[in-house]
Amino acid sequence: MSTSKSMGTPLHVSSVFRPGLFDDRVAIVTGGATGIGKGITKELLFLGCTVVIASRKADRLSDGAKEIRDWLANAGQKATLHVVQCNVRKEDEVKSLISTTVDRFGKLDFLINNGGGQFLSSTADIRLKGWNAVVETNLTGTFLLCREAYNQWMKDHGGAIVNMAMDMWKGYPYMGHSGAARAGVVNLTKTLGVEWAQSNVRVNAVAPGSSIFSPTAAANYGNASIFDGAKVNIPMKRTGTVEEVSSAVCFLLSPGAAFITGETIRIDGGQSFYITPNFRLPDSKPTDMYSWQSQFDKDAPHGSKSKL
Ligand SMILES: CCC/C=C/C(=O)SCCNC(=O)CCNC(=O)[C@H](O)C(C)(C)COP(=O)([O-])OP(=O)([O-])OC[C@H]1O[C@@H](n2cnc3c(N)ncnc32)[C@H](O)[C@@H]1OP(=O)([O-])[O-]
Ligand SMILES: NC(=O)C1=CN([C@@H]2O[C@H](COP(=O)(O)OP(=O)(O)OC[C@H]3O[C@@H](n4cnc5c(N)ncnc54)[C@H](OP(=O)(O)O)[C@@H]3O)[C@@H](O)[C@H]2O)C=CC1
Repeated sequence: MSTSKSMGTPLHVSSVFRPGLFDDRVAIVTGGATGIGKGITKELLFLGCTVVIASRKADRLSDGAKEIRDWLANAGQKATLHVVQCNVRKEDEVKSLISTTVDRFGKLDFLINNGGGQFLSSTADIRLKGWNAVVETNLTGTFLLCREAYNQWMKDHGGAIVNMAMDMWKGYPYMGHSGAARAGVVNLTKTLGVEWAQSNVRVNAVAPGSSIFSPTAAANYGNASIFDGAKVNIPMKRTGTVEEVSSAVCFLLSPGAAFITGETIRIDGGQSFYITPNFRLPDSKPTDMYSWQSQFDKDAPHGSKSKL
């Protein structure tokens, strides 16, 4: 069994979900060409889903799509992966993303509002344009996508939505714009979970800790080790993986989560619960992490896996 890696990407898939779980399903993943979104896209494709990835930059989309297609082709699996350029801040582009997807594939089962981000700044120094850019990207973009997915398709056919929050539970110093926007996303998720339950549309969210490394996420801060800095305050003493976010997203989309709506799952190694100033985390060993490569190595020859 090969355990080799290419550009830091695991070459094996070892999803904890059964193959074919999402056969005949159609999903949109915003920001699906990089980082966490790319992990979600790969797992959905591996599980049989047709995926449309959408973000602003055409080159990022085409490079990411090529990498994902090549990766899946190595397993003899054909990726039903499509690319649509869309800035989630632009209402007309969001409307068109949903209508293009429904026209082309005849349906829309899943929406994953992963695309987003922010910049580091003390709140006193944030200009209005910067504040608006971050709030429109993370909160307004999520609202627009949810609304259009619901009105154009899910209202009459059901569906499942997963939104993206962050570790903003105690406020978010130096990312006040994004903390406020994501708190809004968590609240919107609860509201839509209630309003749309009657249409069989479930709306949930995931809240990764500030600890999920990817080259693109780190590049946004010009600091490759920004995520490692968080370890000291994470009870599990390590950063997280994109697969640890993706598996939570896949669970929330799956029939196993049929009675869950309005919920936000934290994926942060306990970071957001560590608040007691009198208790310093001991200098302990990191806990076991889950990634496709590590699971593949551990499981073989059992489990749902494919040699890629
Ligand atoms: C840290 C660990 C946790 C990690 C969590 C993650 O989410 S990891 C995921 C990480 N991945 C991502 O975050 C990816 C996505 N993020 C992004 O694309 C950007 O961060 C964005 C959300 C601001 C959108 O930007 P855009 O393309 O729409 O617009 P634009 O570039 O034209 O800026 C508009 C205005 O914003 C302001 N401003 C912008 N940057 C800075 C700065 N560094 N400094 C100060 N201010 C800044 C500025 O006012 C600017 O206008 P101006 O005054 O110059 O005329
Ligand atoms: N990494 C972490 O530790 C954490 C990440 N998150 C959130 O998870 C999500 C994924 O981040 P991650 O993978 O880490 O980082 P990346 O920087 O790799 O991903 C951000 C993605 O969002 C897309 N995007 C940004 N703005 C827009 C927009 N206006 N319209 C459409 N797409 C957009 C980008 O594509 P493009 O540039 O082509 O538009 C990119 O693919 C983000 O919302 C992030 O804030 C939350 C908590 C922690």
